Amino acid sequence: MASDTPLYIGFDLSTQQLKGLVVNSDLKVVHVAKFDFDADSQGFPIKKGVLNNEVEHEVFAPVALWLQALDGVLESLRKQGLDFRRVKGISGAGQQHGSVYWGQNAESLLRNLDSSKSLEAQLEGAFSHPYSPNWQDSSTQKECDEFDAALGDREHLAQATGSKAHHRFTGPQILRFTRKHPEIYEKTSRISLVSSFLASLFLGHVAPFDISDVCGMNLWNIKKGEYDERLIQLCSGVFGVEGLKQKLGEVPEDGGLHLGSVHPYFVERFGFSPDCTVIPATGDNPATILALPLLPSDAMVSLGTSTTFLMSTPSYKPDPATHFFNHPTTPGLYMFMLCYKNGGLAREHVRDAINESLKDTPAQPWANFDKVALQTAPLGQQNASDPMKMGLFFPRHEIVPNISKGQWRFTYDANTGSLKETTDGWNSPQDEARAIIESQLLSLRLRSRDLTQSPGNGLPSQPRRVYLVGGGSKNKAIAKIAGEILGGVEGVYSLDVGDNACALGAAYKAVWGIERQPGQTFEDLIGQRWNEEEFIEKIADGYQKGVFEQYGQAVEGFEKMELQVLQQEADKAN
Ligand SMILES: Nc1ncnc2c1ncn2[C@@H]1O[C@H](COP(=O)(O)OP(=O)(O)O)[C@@H](O)[C@H]1O
Ligand SMILES: O=C(CO)[C@@H](O)[C@H](O)COP(=O)(O)O
Repeated sequence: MASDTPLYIGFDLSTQQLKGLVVNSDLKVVHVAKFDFDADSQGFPIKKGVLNNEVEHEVFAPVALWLQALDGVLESLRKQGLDFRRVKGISGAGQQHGSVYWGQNAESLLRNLDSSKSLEAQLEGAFSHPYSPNWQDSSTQKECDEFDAALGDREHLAQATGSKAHHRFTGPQILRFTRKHPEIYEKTSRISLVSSFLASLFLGHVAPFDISDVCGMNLWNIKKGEYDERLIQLCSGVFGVEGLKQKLGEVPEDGGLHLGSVHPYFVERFGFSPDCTVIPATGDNPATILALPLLPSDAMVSLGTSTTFLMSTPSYKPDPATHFFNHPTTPGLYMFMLCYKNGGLAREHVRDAINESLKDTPAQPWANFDKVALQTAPLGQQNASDPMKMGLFFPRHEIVPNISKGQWRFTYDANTGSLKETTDGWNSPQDEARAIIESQLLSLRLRSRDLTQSPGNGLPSQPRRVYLVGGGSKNKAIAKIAGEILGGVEGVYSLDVGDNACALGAAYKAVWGIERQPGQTFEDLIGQRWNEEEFIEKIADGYQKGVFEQYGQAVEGFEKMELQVLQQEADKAN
């Protein structure tokens, strides 16, 4: 390909790292750079990308860490030989819900960026608060109760905003911020989401929120297409509604909007072309569904720090147990999502316990975990008459369902419907490898079953395909069990970009934003250029008669188990 053809960058500012991924107009990846927060940063006492205040259940990340990371990723792309002059568009993806609090001098510092200095060296003072509340934070129960009550109940809040109140959602977080740091709130000029923060750095002024990511705040009325006045009123606390609206800013509807050209800083320091255009950055989950032309009958499972289950759908059916967002590019479509806090890190706990019990930590740390997971029979049942083993493994307060941290193990007899909390018959930690994978996937099947349909030929309702993305998608044992539990008539697939799907989706958003014809949808443009053989790989079978139905029975026991644990926890609290 000629060396002056356009390139596009997608950034992914996630929990544990920042990635920058460069594609050409044919959607092929030409560069990837990564900055791992724990391994590559200097000067931040973080663990897994965040800091904790256990007493108040707060989880937060230093904003300056992300500046250091962006400096690092851009340098690394330069070292790889990226010709920045060819980059015509930039978009991004940010971990959802996190908020960045800009100080009074933010616009002036952003406008006057000095290309002889790093971003970290000159923007550290641009924030009224040095930390961004993280999606793993669970400090806002009081505020969540107020949000749910503001529209009557959680059903009504979900109907209006796509979700009931959640600890991590930005509205409840801002309300708590007005109470905990009133004087800082007053001095805050603008509030960004992590996604719009990223776009702001490239633009050199505070960028607007993205039409999909704004739905992760409990403030945006999805059907009305505007902030919900009652929720803005609540969220502004003792401060004025107008002040909050000003801090939040406008929300353009077009996910492919040209926000402006990159700031001269990037032209002078890295050699970007002055006409390189910034396209709105979205949330990391909305960006993930843009990594391929996803059909409404497909499901995506993102196995990152969090586990998320994603579908693109024309129907808006909000429910307090799930999330709906505006689709990041296509008006009339929505994104359905389930999000679990106990994803990758919870699996790592079991992995480490197994390695410890075997006194063996192999070079590939997942080798023992995978081996025992595959050696264990589905639901730990040696014979069909044995009770099923199932459990909940929550080293952190879970979102779905809303249960404090803990671990519970049960057996379930599908013939009698009897459920028993017991560790009898469990060989721990070995049995937990398969059990934790099953637990996470059974929860997905339970909560997505109403959105799937029968693919015909008398087959049970299930997705057409299951796509696995995120760090855990490398794991073939998880892929095999995902096919057994979730089905998927055509099988389980992974993207050849492995754990970079989110950055890839952001890069495709930039391609679409710049190269679309008037009125051309994302699905149409990307669908035309998409090369299935080259971009995806089938990694496991999907629907398998027998085991799928066995897990169908297990879903019933799983639902009962969750209800019992919820009840026990409620009784303990009273
Ligand atoms: N081979 C593997 N098997 C299972 N999980 C893995 C494997 N490799 C990486 N992971 C998990 O991937 C997670 C990171 O996923 P990634 O999508 O890169 O992160 P983020 O949530 O920050 O976007 C880690 O928590 C790790 O447990
Ligand atoms: O809270 C959510 C979604 O609601 C999380 O999915 C965050 O968006 C962080 O994602 P990862 O860092 O795990 O990709």
